[in-house]
Order: sequence, then C-alpha cells, then structure tokens
Amino acid sequence: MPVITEIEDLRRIYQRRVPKMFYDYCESGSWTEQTFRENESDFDLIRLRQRVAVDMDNRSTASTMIGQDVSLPVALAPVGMTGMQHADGEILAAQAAEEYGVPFTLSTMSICSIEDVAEKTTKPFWFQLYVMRDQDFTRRIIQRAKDAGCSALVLTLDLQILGQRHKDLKNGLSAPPKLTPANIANLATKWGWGMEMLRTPRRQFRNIVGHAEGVGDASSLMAWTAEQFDPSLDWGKVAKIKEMWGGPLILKGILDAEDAKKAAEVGCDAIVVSNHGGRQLDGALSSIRVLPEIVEAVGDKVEIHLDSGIRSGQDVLKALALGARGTYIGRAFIYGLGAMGKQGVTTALDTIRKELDTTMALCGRRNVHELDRDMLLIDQDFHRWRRTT
Ligand SMILES: Cc1cc2nc3c(=O)[nH]c(=O)nc-3n(C[C@H](O)[C@H](O)[C@H](O)COP(=O)(O)O)c2cc1C
Ligand SMILES: O=C(O)C(=O)c1ccccc1
Repeated sequence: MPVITEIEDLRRIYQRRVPKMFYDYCESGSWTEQTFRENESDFDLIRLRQRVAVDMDNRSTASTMIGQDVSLPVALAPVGMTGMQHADGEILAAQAAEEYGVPFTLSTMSICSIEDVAEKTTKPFWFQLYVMRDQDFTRRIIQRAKDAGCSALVLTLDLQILGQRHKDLKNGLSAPPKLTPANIANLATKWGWGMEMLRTPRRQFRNIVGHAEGVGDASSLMAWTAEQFDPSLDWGKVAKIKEMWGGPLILKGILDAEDAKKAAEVGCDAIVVSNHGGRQLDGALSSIRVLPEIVEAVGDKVEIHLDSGIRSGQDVLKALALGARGTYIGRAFIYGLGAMGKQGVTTALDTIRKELDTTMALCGRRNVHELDRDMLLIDQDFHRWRRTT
C-alpha cells in the first residue's frame, strides 16, 4: 500500500480499484467541464499571508454547523450512487463521519436506503431531498427521514433537470452495471470491488423503490430524472417543504446573491453555495468566486456553507476566511471510499484536518473562528466576472 499524504493519492488508488463507469461518473462535470475545472483552479487565485511570532499553541479545528458540534467544519456531501463506489458505501461513509464527528448527508439517489443507514449508525445524519412530481412520494420520504431521526434536511435546488455528462452517456452508466462487452471486460479487472459487491444485497437505488422503474443506463437516467423530478419546484414549494419537514433546513445549490436573498426570505438554517461540483450548469462561476458577494448579501441572516472543488484543508481555510461557516466534500471522500472503504473516508477527513491545522498555524491563527479575509491575498482576476446590467 503506498503512503497516503494527500487527497490525490486516494484518487489514484480509487481509479485503479473501481469500474470505469463509476469512476467517470464521479470524476466528471457537465459539457465542456469548464466549471468543474475552475472549481479547483480558482482556489489558486487566493494566496495566504505568512504571519510569525504569534502564539499558536492549543489549536482546534472544532466548530458548529447549524448549531451542531463538528470536530472539523467539513461535512460529507450527498453523493448519488455512493453504494456503487464501494459495497455499502453510504453505510461506511456514515460510520466514518460519525466517528470523526462530522455530518454525513445521505442522498435521495443513494443505493443504501435511509433505513439501511439508520440501522448501522448511532448518531443522526442529514438527509438530502430531491423533489419529485409525486407529492405523495415527497411526503413519505420526508416522514421516513423524520422517523430515522435525521437532524437536517438538505434540499437541493440545482438539479430539477440533469446536466448532460458525456462520459456517463458513452459508458452506459447504470446501477447495477449493465453487462455490455466493454463493461464486462472492464469489470473483469476489478476483482476487489466485485467480490465485495457480491457480498451485499444493496446494489440498486433502495431509497426510491417503487419510483425507480425506468432507471436503466445513463440516457434513461436522464429521461427518468426529467420524468420524475418536479420541474415546477419554486420558492412557494420550497416553503411548503420547509413546513412539511419542520426541522433544520439547508438549501443547497445557491450560486447567485439574488437567490441567496430569496432563500433567506423563505427561511432556512443555512444555504450551500454550490454548483453541484460542476455537474449541472457548465459555464457557471466557481463557488469560491461567488462566495464573497453572497456573504455580503445574506451573511448576517443565514449561515453560509460552501462546496465544489474542495480538495485540501487549505481550500477549506480559504472558504472559511471568506465567510463560510462550513464546507462539504463530495469527490474527496468518494476517492477515499473507493480506494479503501471506511478507512479511506477517515483518511480523507484526517488529511484535510491536518492541512487545515498546519495552514492555520502558519498563518498565525489558532482556531477556525479566527479566520478572516485579512489573512488572504486575492488575485485581481478573482473579481473579473461581473454582470453587465
Ligand atoms: C458522483 C456525485 C454524485 C452526486 N450526487 C448528488 C446527489 O445525489 N444530491 C446532491 O444534492 N448532490 C449530489 N452531488 C453534488 C455534491 O453534493 C456536491 O455538491 C459536490 O460533489 C461538491 O463538489 P466536489 O465534488 O468538488 O467536492 C454529487 C456529486 C458527485 C461527484
Ligand atoms: O449525479 C448527480 O450529481 C446527481 O445528483 C444525480 C441526480 C439524479 C440521478 C442520479 C444522480
């Protein structure tokens, strides 16, 4: 086993271990992947001020997200089909998160169901909702999340229609994998993955049983999403879901200050500044670029979280310094999970924690509450994109 010192090490092991169709599903953005790439590269436009001779003893990365204690302000983002990256992936990731003291978010489009995860964990997790046309389904799944003791509802607003991802269409992405000659040839080289997968009965979308008919390969997944997801979801419906749920609410997929204001008006505990990891609107700005104006617009009204492009503790530090209260990792934990299961998720979190801690210290700060803009040096290009009206 190679020595793992950074998230990129996990990605490389993951790529070798997991079938190509699931690796590509994770490691891609929509269309030209411009937004996907810039989510990462825009962090490079922010540099750090080195400060010295500051007492940096007794440091801590602990904080809270929506009032809940976290050992590190990094939650696991909702990731559909996580159970295809590793057998029982959602259960393993949830267990790693609860042991580490950070929130785990279960996707509506997960392989393991809400009940599967609840049975194998001891602390509450968060549930991410996609709103379907069938209101009865929405009512029932919200009730299931309540019954399982979920401690927040993360309502995703940026995917009522699935962005087109070329690789998924070309690979015929499906769960379980469709046995085309190309897929069989690739699966034959993924023994470790396959043997574990055969040991679990959880190989389909178990949250949406009864609604999953017609989910086949990627082109039918797109058609199915278009058929099932409610395209008329608007702020009025968001308000109704808030009422139906009645607990802590996080609105995910906000990338514009005007939408952030509407989210604050509807009333929520936090918003997630996110472009879905570059998987939806290609050409949208990176999350880190829009963060400052969203903080300015609603920072005093709601808690602000950020995801998309976080691959290190330095990325986390930059988001916090620009005003986010917490962050989420999507791919960074999937790399760990695919590479080495539960231990890999822990390794991903620990890698990020160490990077955050060391960077904080070298910037002369002792805890995440001391992070602010004063510690950053920002490239003039960072503020380059402006509306013309
Ligand atoms: C493979 C994959 C599947 C995803 N599935 C979901 C999902 O089911 N629900 C959701 O709200 N977001 C989903 N997302 C988006 C993530 O929650 C998150 O916004 C994104 O991964 C953050 O970017 P990062 O991967 O660069 O950290 C998915 C992301 C990936 C990579
Ligand atoms: O892949 C995704 O990003 C995602 O959120 C999703 C949405 C619908 C079906 C499957 C995955």
